[in-house]
Amino acid sequence: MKSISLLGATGSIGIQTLDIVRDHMDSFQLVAFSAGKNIEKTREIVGEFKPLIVSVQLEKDALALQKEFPKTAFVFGSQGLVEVATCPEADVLVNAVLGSVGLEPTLAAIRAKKNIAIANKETLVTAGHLVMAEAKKHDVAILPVDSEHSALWQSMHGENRKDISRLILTASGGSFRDQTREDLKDVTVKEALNHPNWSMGAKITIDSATLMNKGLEVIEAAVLYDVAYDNIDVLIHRESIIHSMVEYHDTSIMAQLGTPDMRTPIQYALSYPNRLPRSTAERLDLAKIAQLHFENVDLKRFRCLDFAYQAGRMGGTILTVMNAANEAAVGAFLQEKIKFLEIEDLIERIMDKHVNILQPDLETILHVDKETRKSVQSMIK
Ligand SMILES: NC(=O)C1=CN([C@@H]2O[C@H](COP(=O)(O)OP(=O)(O)OC[C@H]3O[C@@H](n4cnc5c(N)ncnc54)[C@H](OP(=O)(O)O)[C@@H]3O)[C@@H](O)[C@H]2O)C=CC1
Ligand SMILES: CC(=O)[C@@H](O)[C@H](O)COP(=O)(O)O
Ligand SMILES: [Mn+2]
Repeated sequence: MKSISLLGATGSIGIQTLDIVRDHMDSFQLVAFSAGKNIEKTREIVGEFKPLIVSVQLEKDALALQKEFPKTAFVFGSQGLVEVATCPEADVLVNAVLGSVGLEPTLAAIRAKKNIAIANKETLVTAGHLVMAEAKKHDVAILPVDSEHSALWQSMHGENRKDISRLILTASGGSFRDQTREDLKDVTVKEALNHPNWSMGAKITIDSATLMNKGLEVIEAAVLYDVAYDNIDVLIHRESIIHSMVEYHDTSIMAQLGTPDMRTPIQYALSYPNRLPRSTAERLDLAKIAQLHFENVDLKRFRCLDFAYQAGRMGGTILTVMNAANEAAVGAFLQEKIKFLEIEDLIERIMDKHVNILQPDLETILHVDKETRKSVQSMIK
């Protein structure tokens, strides 16, 4: 039996993680979780899984829930995330919280010797060097949940990492893949949230439309697998059936395929090195799909991917700046305060004026993250 603490239980990945726990009650149990402001969903999860400890974003919600559920301990805020992440009864932390708020609980969980199943890519982008160094020091595993990184990982099993020549990340192209930049001037939030293949949270769906999601994933891959940026390619693949590929020096390419369903990589991160059945999942029927399509990415059309390669190659606080500017700009777009193309304009302006600091420590990263968000807000108003 594996005991799980889960950050971001009320979100898209969180809810699908709970589906996996429910499907395999003999293998997994939920002992702790965090939510943000969705208190209705929090109530449902507490009622069903009866965890030991739960964190919510606001103190008033924690106090109200504590009265309703006296057997569970309720905590709140950023310290609450740390308490859930380090719950002594948990073996593994599934980090499915949104954004760089996931960084400090991840580091705390590593220090508490928890293995980390990580969906929260912003944490690896903003401070990948700190997370990987801490994981090495405490001998804990960082298990990929993101579909591409799970595919890369599975395509490396049994291979010698020194034989890798290239990682090939596939990208659906997002909601506007068939539109020109001219077409993007007045697109709405509703249109941007209409992803062709995946049902996901709002922020990552917008990132997918700008291809910042793929940019974050290129950095995530470089961090997780220590591959140089020149050897990480992105390939548009409309169907999202091949989740990513690894090319070896002998020109062989290993790939992982499946229907677009995040529960499969979530489950694999939890069951590794074993594989459990997925009785409710749709099987891949390649004859029915018949054709798979591939095309190269135009970095002038998808400028956010270009920013991510630039930031990744530079390293240092520019990664934090790019990530925080993107989080703030996407938030503003979702609130209809800026237009879609302004997301990349804001990120570019903020990155251009940043004076980069290499090998930043945690304090520097947290400071730069905060200042960047303030700068974005001042540019919007
Ligand atoms: N969705 C997907 O298919 C995939 C997602 N990912 C990554 O996984 C992560 C989560 O994505 P997704 O599930 O789509 O996101 P969602 O927006 O659906 O869920 C985010 C979760 O984080 C919580 N949350 C948000 N902000 C805070 C905060 N400040 N403090 C505490 N909790 C907070 C939300 O709580 P509440 O709703 O209660 O307010 C919710 O539980 C992201 O990093 C994303 O890039 C990676 C691969 C695929
Ligand atoms: C499901 C998942 O892992 C997402 O990160 C997905 O990759 C988004 O799709 P695209 O970024 O390829 O549009
Ligand atoms: Mn992904």
